[in-house]
Amino acid sequence: MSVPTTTAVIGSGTMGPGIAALMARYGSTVRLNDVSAEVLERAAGALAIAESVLDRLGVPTTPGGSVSCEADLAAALDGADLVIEAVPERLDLKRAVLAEIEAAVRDDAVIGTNTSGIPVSELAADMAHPERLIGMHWSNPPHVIPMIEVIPGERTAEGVRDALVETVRAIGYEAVVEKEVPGFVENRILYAILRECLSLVEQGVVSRQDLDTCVKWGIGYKLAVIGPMRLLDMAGLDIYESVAGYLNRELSTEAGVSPLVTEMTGQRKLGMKTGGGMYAYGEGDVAAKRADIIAGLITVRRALSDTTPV
Ligand SMILES: NC(=O)C1=CN([C@@H]2O[C@H](COP(=O)(O)OP(=O)(O)OC[C@H]3O[C@@H](n4cnc5c(N)ncnc54)[C@H](O)[C@@H]3O)[C@@H](O)[C@H]2O)C=CC1
Ligand SMILES: Cc1ncc(C(=O)O)c(C(=O)O)c1O
Repeated sequence: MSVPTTTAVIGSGTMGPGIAALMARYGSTVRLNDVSAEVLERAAGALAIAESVLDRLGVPTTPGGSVSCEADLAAALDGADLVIEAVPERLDLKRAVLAEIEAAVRDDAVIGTNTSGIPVSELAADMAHPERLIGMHWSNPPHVIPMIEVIPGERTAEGVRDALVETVRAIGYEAVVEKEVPGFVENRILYAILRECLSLVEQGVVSRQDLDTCVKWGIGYKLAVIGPMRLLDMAGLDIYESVAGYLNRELSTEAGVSPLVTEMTGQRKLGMKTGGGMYAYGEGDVAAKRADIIAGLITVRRALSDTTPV
């Protein structure tokens, strides 16, 4: 399977519209489904924004692609070659949705789950055809970040893995194929960083703003260009050995969720989507900040495309 003729995207929240817009850009007929009528009504706006971002990125349009919103799951799945599940990150919900999907979908369809890190084998435990399910982990915003983790579960068919890798490459993205571990690779690394960041802010070592500045320039910029493995070579493995020898034992090993986060989620302060989180956002600030972030990501993606591969 290269670009699927028909794609069903199940769940139209933060991730669904960007995924749908990108698949359509490459010529797929996409059906975007959600249980919430209100969410599906808002999807047109999110799709239009994603399309304008794809224009700014210079992603060419393949004729024949389209996105339609479809409230009926069976109709959304009808004839789909690829199904991308993007419902909330809850094992029970995802299992129930996957059961509905596999009961309605074509026998040879590939079912990709955009779970952030629930092992695919756990999601597939009750499936009649677990060989069709595979991890397809996009990074947010999915129409901008050109890499997808591909994670076969214990029972995923090799042909399904190969077909999905082909699809990821056909939409111009890097495919990173991994063995299954909780969190996969990207979120294991991201969450190790976030745990330490939250711990430093909680201890009052640094302000939120200064922490963001330090990570942006001291870590993010550098790692974006060279990657951690080559960074070790650039710094010198002897230096890493000396520093890790005294530093690793000092780093956060917190097994639970940071109290700084649980306090805010308890007050429904969820970040940009509720207008407040680690930072406060006044009227109009969220839209301006989102536009800023997209502009920055577009600029940096262009610049990184001109650097040599890691
Ligand atoms: N938000 C992020 O940065 C990223 C999220 N993910 C993962 O992608 C998945 C979706 O995440 P978000 O888009 O952020 O979630 P979200 O909560 O923004 O959107 C999920 C959507 O699924 C819908 N939904 C719930 N039950 C459904 C059902 N039975 N059938 C159809 N639609 C249903 C909800 O109404 C909602 O609109 C999660 O597994 C998440 O962990 C992966 C990469 C990044
Ligand atoms: C905080 C956070 N958590 C999960 C993910 C994900 O990739 O699943 C992301 C992301 O940026 O994509 C994220 O920022």
